Amino acid sequence: MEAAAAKLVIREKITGATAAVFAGSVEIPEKFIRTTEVQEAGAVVSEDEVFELPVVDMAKLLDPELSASETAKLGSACRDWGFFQLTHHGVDEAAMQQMKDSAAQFFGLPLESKNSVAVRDGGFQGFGHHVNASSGDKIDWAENMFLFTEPVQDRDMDLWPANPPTFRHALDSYSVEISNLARRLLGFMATDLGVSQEALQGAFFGGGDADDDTGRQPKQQCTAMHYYPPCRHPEKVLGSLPHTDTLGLTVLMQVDDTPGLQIKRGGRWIPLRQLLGAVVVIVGDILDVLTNGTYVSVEHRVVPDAERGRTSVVMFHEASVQGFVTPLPELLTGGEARPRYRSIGILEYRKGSSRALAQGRRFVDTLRM
Ligand SMILES: O=C(O)CCC(=O)C(=O)O
Ligand SMILES: [Fe+2]
Repeated sequence: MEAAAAKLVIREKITGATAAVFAGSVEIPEKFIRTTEVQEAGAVVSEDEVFELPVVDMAKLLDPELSASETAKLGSACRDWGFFQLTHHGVDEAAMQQMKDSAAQFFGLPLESKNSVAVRDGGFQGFGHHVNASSGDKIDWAENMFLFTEPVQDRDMDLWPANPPTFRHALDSYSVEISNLARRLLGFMATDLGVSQEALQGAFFGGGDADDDTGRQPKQQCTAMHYYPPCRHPEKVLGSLPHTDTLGLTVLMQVDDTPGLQIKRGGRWIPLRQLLGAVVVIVGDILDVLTNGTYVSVEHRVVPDAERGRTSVVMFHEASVQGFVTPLPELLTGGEARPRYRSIGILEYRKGSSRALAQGRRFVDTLRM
């Protein structure tokens, strides 16, 4: 029983049989079929229905004349939607392109090559796929690669692909670029929230010690790369189950222009088309807690495309205050004194949130007061 309970989130090695299914079998095996979940989760808004999806422009955030109004726009996106697309983000173009190329080339390799960095038994990092034990061991229609990128001492270099040869350098450079972007964005979020930049940035960046909220290294950055193969029956499978991101701040880059990511709003799914050159910024559960519920983490999922594969590179940033997931103390003084979430130690949070995710629940809901 104990062992079964612990076995909730599983990543598994991708077998030749699964690779053959992804490569275009007409019949979809039962273990991939999610028809009920797809239907029960709500209607998809048609692409031609007009929606004002939030777009924030970093060039405006940095322009002294436009910064205040653009910061307000960023704030309302985080409060009302839980995500936005960011244009003119300033991420080094060469680093971005090398990361896109390396990810696409990696997923394009034969299975045996990819399996040289396969997830180990009971492990989390490496190449594999998600198996959801709580829904009868169903498998997501996706291949994914998970790697801890920060702090540097947490990197498991044995699982960083040596092929394509650009991969390691690309991930290392892109990781630094996205850390810098995250820090900059958090500065504008702090302004919008009326808290000090040190408080919000310090929750995400530290000196490597959980109690040291002053350094420049991200406390934890985890990178996911996903490849969603095309599926002839996209209504029957899911590339990623509906979820909110359990860490603090997510920066998502799409490698191609295949649709697939959908955001939940008002009980319906809104397909998101990434703007050319933009990145998608998503509020995660920990940022929801830090802001005492002012910013909302948003539910999203991925539906594969019938004709084209889709590849994405996603970086998640963890945050804590003196080792606790808790509303920022600055927000609890003065007017809004009532905490909406109880505090929890970061290790307990990690355990609880991954277990809840595997059961299709949101752990943060259990922290609400
Ligand atoms: O691939 C995507 O666009 C979304 C992936 C995602 O939601 C995640 O990795 O948490
Ligand atoms: Fe996500």
